[in-house]
Amino acid sequence: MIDFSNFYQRIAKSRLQHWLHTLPAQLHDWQKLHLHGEFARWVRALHKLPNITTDHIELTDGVTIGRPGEVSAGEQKKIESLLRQFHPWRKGPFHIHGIHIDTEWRSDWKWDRLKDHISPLQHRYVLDVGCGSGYHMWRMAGAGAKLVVGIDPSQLFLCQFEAVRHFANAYRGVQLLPLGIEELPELRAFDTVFSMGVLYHRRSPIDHLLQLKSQLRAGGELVLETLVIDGNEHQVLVPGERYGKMRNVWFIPSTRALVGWLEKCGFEDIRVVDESLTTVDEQRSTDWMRNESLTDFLDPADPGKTIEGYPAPKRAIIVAIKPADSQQTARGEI
Ligand SMILES: Nc1ncnc2c1ncn2[C@@H]1O[C@H](C[S@+](CC[C@H]([NH3+])C(=O)[O-])CC(=O)[O-])[C@@H](O)[C@H]1O
Repeated sequence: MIDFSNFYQRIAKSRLQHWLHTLPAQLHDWQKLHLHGEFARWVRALHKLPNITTDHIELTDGVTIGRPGEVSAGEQKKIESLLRQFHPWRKGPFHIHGIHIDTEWRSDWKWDRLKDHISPLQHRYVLDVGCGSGYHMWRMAGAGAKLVVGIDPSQLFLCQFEAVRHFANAYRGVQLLPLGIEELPELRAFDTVFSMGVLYHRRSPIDHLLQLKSQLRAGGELVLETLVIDGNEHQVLVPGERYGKMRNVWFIPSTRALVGWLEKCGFEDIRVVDESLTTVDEQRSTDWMRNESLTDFLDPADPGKTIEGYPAPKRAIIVAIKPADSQQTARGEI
């Protein structure tokens, strides 16, 4: 089992304390339902990780844990082979006791694109929706956040996160919870909510924006990153069965359409802070992610298109504020 008790203690006297009425039972039921097959194997691997304390946890320029010489060559080999059991590693990179987990994504590049455009995270309560392995959560903690909560329903990403946290001396200000956004009560408590790489996976994108809003305190900040297309405020791509070989892609709006959706949902001070084409340097197969990656998802004859003929992946980052006088009903409407 994964032990969430530190997190419960951490929020017991915080503005998230009323979450304790439902969360422990919810996570208990989740573990009972999932603790078999691959997840049980990953949890066993987690329990085999050696205990090594370190005073070196560097989260401002990247995610680096441990000083050279803190583990022997033999221990390092053992740690590496255990970490490799959590293949495929998609979001990173991580440097743990001299082991470079070279992930599919250079998630640090996304962080670099947004970090100077958001309100300083110092002392803030932060929620990262669809946090993957938790890479950005560590960077949020490095930027001074008081508490970082990530949610992601993937069992593998929970185990990757717990593996990193294990070596970070069971760091207490950061926690991944294996939940989908739709399973969260309307907490209205976070100073900053991130939703990155999630909106296009949602069947109902406007509801997703309202769900994100219902997690923010009045005056809080949303950081939204998603796939976009070129086009005017009325243009939205609804791909067929697959987009870039991904099955569950529902809506890819133009950036201007997305700004319109945020306005409709009652956000204000909406700023588009970045638009970038995803390159094959940012998303690629590596020794830690040996499956297909972006090169395989693009048209070999025209890398400006996906293999299905849609515009190649382009992503926008938008920052928006929940108004200070925002009123929300129980149904999340304005
Ligand atoms: N209902 C849901 N609720 C919450 N998360 C979900 C849900 N469904 C899927 N996810 C999770 O959303 C994440 C999307 S990846 C972005 C990772 C990171 N944010 C990044 O920006 O690199 C997409 C990408 O690679 O673009 C996955 O980890 C899913 O498990």
